[in-house]
Amino acid sequence: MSIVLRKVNHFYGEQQALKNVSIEVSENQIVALLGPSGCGKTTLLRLIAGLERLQSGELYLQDRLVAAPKQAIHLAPEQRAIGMMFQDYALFPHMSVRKNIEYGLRKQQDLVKRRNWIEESLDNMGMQGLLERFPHTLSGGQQQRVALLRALAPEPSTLLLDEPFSALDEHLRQQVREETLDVLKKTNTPAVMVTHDPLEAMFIADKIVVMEKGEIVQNASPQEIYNNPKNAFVAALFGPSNRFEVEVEGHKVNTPLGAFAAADIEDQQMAEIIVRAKDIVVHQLENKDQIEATVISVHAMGNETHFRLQLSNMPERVIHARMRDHWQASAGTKVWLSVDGDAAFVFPKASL
Ligand SMILES: Nc1ncnc2c1ncn2[C@@H]1O[C@H](COP(=O)(O)OP(=O)(O)OP(=O)(O)O)[C@@H](O)[C@H]1O
Repeated sequence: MSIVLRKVNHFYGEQQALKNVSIEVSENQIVALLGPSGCGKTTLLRLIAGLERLQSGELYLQDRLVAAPKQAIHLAPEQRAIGMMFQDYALFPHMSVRKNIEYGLRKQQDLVKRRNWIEESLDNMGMQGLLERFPHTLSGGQQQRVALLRALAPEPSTLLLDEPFSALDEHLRQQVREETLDVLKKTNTPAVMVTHDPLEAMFIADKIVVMEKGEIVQNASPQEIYNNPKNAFVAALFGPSNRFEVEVEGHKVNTPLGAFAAADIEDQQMAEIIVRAKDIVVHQLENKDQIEATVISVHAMGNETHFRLQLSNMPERVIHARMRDHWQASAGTKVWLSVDGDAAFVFPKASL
């Protein structure tokens, strides 16, 4: 195992930032920590790096116990063979690209090996010719690539990445994300990456750890998390969705978008229901068996059309629907909606 973290609680003063968190990262695995701002992602990363002291539990890196407060063990960050890359990339501004990467290679005594590594890596990323440039003369994407190489140069046993692409625009993000993924896989470097972007997590990770309020909500493959979310929070992560709260009756929930099974929930209990926008089908032809709605607005999203709709049976709520087809409809147009009986995710309402 590359990382094993067991039963970690972490407090900042009175405030608990992590609650009984355990994770495992195996060799060659890329794990994404996904969750909203303040849920404890960075704290978890800093604990693994040794920048923050473990207050409880234990941490193994490469099967070696590196932190365990009960046994008074705390290895310093530089003794953990961990590489780090944070969102502001923090290249040294007064050093050239070569010097910046060489800094990561400072323990490599063989100068020829050092030079070859740098030149080969830059070549692989299509950045030949940038060796003597200074960081401020590089684009954001180029700086990010240099930071990645600097972090990987010492061949760390694991790489920690904290929102590494968040400063880049969408196009560059995708490109640098792909390159990073390729480099990690090619060098067999396991990694833990913090992100608050569910699609980024799906794209890059073998396993996603979803966190909410300091706790792990779900820890599974991207496909499993998407298809079998553990609760309403996870179900609503991936794209726009509609949420309802209703009481269970006869092991069913009756929502404005139709009735759905609630087999595992007791009658009279409150349930949370998530219907993803992409699971609502919008029809132009009147159909009395379907749900009547009025178009508030239509948004062309490239290969999809996003609808904001008002249901005749619940006019106070805006409903979101997404269709693959191209649609043009003006505000006020009547439409009819259908939703598959198994398209809804139904959960017992979380008690506070
Ligand atoms: N040094 C600190 N002192 C006090 N509280 C802190 C400290 N660092 C973090 N916190 C608090 O701990 C909680 C978790 O913070 P953390 O930075 O780990 O969250 P995060 O999920 O990484 O958030 P973001 O996505 O905004 O970076 C937050 O409520 C934060 O305010």
